[in-house]
Amino acid sequence: MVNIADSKSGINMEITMAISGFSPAAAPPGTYISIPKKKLLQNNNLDISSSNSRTNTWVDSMRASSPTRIKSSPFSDDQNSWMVQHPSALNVFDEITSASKGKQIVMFLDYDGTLSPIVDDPDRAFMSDAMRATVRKLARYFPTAIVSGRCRDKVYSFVRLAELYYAGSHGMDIKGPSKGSKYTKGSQAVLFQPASEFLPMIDEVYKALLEVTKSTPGSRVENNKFCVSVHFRCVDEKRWNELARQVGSVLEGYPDLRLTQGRKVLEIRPTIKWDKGKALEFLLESLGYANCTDVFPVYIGDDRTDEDAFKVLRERGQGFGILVSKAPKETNASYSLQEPSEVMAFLRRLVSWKKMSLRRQFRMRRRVEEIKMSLPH
Ligand SMILES: O=P(O)(O)OC[C@H]1O[C@H](O[C@H]2O[C@H](CO)[C@@H](O)[C@H](O)[C@H]2O)[C@H](O)[C@@H](O)[C@@H]1O
Repeated sequence: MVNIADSKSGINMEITMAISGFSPAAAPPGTYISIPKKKLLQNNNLDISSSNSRTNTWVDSMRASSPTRIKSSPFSDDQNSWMVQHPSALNVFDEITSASKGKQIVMFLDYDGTLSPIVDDPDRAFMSDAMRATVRKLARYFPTAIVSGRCRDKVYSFVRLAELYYAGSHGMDIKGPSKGSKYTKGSQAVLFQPASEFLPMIDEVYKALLEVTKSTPGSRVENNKFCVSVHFRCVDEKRWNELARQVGSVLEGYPDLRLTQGRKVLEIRPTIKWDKGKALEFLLESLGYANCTDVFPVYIGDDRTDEDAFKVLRERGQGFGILVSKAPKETNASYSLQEPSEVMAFLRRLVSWKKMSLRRQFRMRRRVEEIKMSLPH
């Protein structure tokens, strides 16, 4: 185990032997690596100061519901042109697989809204058995990671597949497969927690938010270990202003925290330069694909927080993102799927395609052997 600690900033990271390629883990066991706080902290670009205008901005954003949504009616011109720019991954399946030719596909899957349908009660966002079986098969053919805003243990309790990588708390809590996977070498596992110094603060904020939002019916506070979610899906819209004020009153005392928004949820997290995009890069490095041209990452997600990962893929010019959405949204993803059932159909096709191409390769190799054997020595 490599213990990475910066005594000045108090930032601690524990890495249980990263797989390969990731530079901090290359340090000899037991050594300490200093990570300047400046490198990890970023400017809090969201206004969490106390003011009415701040509350109004939040409420406007909450009203937009899925904040990156472009207003349009079904089958409007907007929708049609959006679908041209972001075609269904099912319709262009052959295009996608031929782009991946000769490269290792690595799969990244968001959880809520991608593998499980959105429901009112976050504790009941179960994944179907059919989806679990599909993801299990997928992981046999491709390294697969679940990247979620949820606490890692919670998302694991829903997915229950030990052969996957998990990046919980928006990528701030990464763990490799606990069950043998052909993509891990020996018993090496990976654990990366870049925000561990924030644990006591997050816990404190969670408790304060629980207390202050008690008077708002329908609100729900979820402790996601390195971040906190305040749900407003079941709060009457007339009370969103009140809820935003309550959250703001708590955050005032915590300049090292920032606020982002997901689907009917306010998310409070540390102001470190770490997100789902960074988690994707970390996982690719851990898998040994740091500077490789022969890797093809595919990230499927439905939320604004998934945009960080879509953006990384665009910038790297590698693989692509698939946005799960029924409505047009501003996105860095290249393709779209409408809902989790389409995600499952896409994953199944990917598995069938891979099986077929492996069989084809096997037949070709056997044929070559037969020809070689039939040649006079
Ligand atoms: O990154 P994700 O895996 O998509 O996690 C993002 C948030 O997902 C959960 O909330 C969302 O799903 C709930 C259940 O369907 C729904 O009730 C809620 O309105 C959605 O925002 C999770 O509960 C949050 O903690 C995650 O941050």
